[in-house]
Amino acid sequence: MNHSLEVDSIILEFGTKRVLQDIYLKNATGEVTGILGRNGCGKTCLMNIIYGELKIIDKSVRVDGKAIFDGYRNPEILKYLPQVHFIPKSLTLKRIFKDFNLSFSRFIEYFPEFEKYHHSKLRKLSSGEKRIVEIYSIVASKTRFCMLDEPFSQVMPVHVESIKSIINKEKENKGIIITDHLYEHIIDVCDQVYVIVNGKTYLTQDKSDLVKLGYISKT
Ligand SMILES: Nc1ncnc2c1ncn2[C@@H]1O[C@H](COP(=O)(O)OP(=O)(O)OP(=O)(O)O)[C@@H](O)[C@H]1O
Repeated sequence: MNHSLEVDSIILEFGTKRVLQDIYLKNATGEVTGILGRNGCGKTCLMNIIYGELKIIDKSVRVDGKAIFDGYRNPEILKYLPQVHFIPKSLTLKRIFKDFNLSFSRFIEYFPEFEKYHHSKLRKLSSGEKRIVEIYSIVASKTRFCMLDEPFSQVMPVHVESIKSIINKEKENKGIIITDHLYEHIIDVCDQVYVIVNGKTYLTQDKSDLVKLGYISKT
């Protein structure tokens, strides 16, 4: 079954500083939606607002037209990969895959070098390796939508390509919202890309819009 996620009517202020004010974002099953924007423009805040962890008065987040307020309480609807590590390091990979109801052997098809870690605790892995386990646990587990905050940045190029393959496969069953400053990969993997400038979202048509909107200097 196909689902849609729509976000608008958001006003985010910190003191006298207005960060977000004219946001519109749409995502649906089968689509990858990218959010780009300069450092500090509000991409992470927007994801936290959609997830419901950053509480604000003015917001409208709708799944299939119905408002959701606390996405984080509904993992069957929405999952979120934050920028920081979030899985307890004391857990083994075996336990993590069990908890997320994921097949370790499918994971190994993408990342064969992780086979040796099946019974290891997460703390034994490098930071980038931990990140791969966390990315996979969010993108591949069952949910209608997932949001990924900088999944490519800490990961080596070969693994970035594997993550993009996983995203392309997983979008068959869910909608995916993603942000990362490795924008070429975002353009490559996304069906539509929004840029946030001065608190407003702009839906882009091609790379030249990223120049016009001041995110990159040349195409
Ligand atoms: N708790 C807070 N208190 C005050 N200001 C905050 C708080 N959280 C975020 N901000 C400000 O809100 C703005 C948006 O931050 P956010 O982290 O969403 O940016 P971003 O687009 O994700 O940036 P980057 O690309 O650097 O990750 C920034 O100016 C930041 O300083």
